[in-house]
Amino acid sequence: MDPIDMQVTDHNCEYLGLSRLCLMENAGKSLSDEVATLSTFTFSKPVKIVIFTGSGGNGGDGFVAARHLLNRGFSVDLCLLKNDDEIKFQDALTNLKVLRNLNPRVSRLNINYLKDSSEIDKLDIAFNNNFSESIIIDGILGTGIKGKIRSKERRAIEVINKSNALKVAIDVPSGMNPLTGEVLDVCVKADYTVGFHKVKTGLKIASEDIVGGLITCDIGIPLEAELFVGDGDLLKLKNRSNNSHKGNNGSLLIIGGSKEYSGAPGLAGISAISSGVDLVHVATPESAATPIKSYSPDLIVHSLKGDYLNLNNQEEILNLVEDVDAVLIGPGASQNDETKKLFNILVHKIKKPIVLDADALKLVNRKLISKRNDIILTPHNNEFKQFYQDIIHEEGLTFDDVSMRFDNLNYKTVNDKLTFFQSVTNSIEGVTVVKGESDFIFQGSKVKINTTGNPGMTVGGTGDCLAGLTSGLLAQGLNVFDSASLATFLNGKAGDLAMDKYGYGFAASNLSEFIGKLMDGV
Ligand SMILES: NC(=O)C1=CN([C@@H]2O[C@H](COP(=O)(O)OP(=O)(O)OC[C@H]3O[C@@H](n4cnc5c(N)ncnc54)[C@H](O)[C@@H]3O)[C@@H](O)[C@H]2O)[C@H](O)CC1
Ligand SMILES: [K+]
Repeated sequence: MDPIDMQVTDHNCEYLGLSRLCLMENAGKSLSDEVATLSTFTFSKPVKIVIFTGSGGNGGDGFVAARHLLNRGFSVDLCLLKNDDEIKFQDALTNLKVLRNLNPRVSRLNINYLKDSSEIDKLDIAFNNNFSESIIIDGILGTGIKGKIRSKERRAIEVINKSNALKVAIDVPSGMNPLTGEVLDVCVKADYTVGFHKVKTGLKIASEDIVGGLITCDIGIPLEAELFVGDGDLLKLKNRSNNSHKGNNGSLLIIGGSKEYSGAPGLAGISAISSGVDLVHVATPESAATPIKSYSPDLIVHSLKGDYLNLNNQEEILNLVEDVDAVLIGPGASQNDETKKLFNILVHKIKKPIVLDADALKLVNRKLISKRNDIILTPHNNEFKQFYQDIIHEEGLTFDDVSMRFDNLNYKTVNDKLTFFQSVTNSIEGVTVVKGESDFIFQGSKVKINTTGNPGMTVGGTGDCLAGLTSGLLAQGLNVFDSASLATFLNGKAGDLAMDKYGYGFAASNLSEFIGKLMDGV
């Protein structure tokens, strides 16, 4: 599992009501169980445990383990590289404070704050004298490591490596990149690494010299925490750089609108802006251009000849595509033969990430896009059935099988439904978002479920908002699967906030006012 996915899952546990303090407790307890077992197998008599801790969650696991190991009768020396003020991870600090509160202390616990490298040098001497009958637990750095190892941490790692104690790393040996397994500078050479939930990607690649024996412990994260989209998925969005320029945070082209429909591309455009994209262009027939311009001064509207998008607009549209990062095709386009021809040529010629929504789903030929892994489709149930009708028949499925009603279904039927949908959506390499009471996001073997939203969202235009958000995130560089997943979450959550403020009378145009704040969520 990638460390970023692990962080997302941690946050999403919190969103489901499972606190990280609780996960840390489970992690520290499992670690203590493993250390006790290793101790029994490796040594003939009780040994001393020395735990090095840093300022993050990794150290927090160490504090919890200390408490459990004391209860098992071990004598524990805590070596803190950071004092209480420097520990920014609240749950870690909470667990350290529990240990500090054991005063006067009857258990065999020593808490040593290693102020500077000279204090670590003193430990070096102690370790050289008599540490073969000890276990050192490394809780200095885990998945939160960034950049070059700072000098104090570096020195501690060197001292740990020099000692002849049995070394157990928490989650990842400190110094190793948990994603790539690379070691830029120094790294704890562990005899065992005790990881949590799932093996971090880097540990599978790194040399055994560093990782030692790999033990993975379950810490009670439910399957759904990985499956459901939550505000943790916002972590995947790169932070905006302080010195970024206009356009650095993405630009989007929306191709849509017609004589009858000008609201749809407008709503999609405003939603895209609320997701943080810098520039949104709208290419639309002249009959829709003026209403869209007057709807919002934030959109750059390009007026194209005709009442409907048509083949004569092709060159102008392709020129506009050159300057953007992603393209949304479909909102408000209406259905006619000329628009159909244009859309099928565009999906063939545009080599940038594309979102297909609304009328585009009825006009574009599935076979033309089946090999593209940079495309997102956002159908509701009926559009889904129409777009995939030949596959549904080929698979011997019925429309009922792919009907997204999940009420009163048990886990078996839910799993069967997901399998049906997967077998159909697997016929394309891109992402399919099936919108409904819950939204389902499929790409190959990957599935995500979004549970935000409410019945008020059946009001016209919320689908356009979703398409705008999805393409806005795509334009900011998020991959297709993550863009689609996060957009469903944000759109539904904005609907829930709109419902709180306006009741069932909210309109699609109310959603965008909530998105900006939601994006600050983690
Ligand atoms: N679901 C789980 O797997 C759980 C894992 N837990 C543990 O939490 C850590 C991740 O915690 P986090 O606070 O994000 O990161 P770290 O502990 O690695 O510490 C970050 C900390 O370290 C400082 N730092 C970063 N880079 C450097 C550097 N190059 N040199 C020196 N110091 C550095 C930074 O300033 C931060 O303060 C995970 O590995 C698990 O062990 C939880 O217990 C919950 C469940
Ligand atoms: K570690």
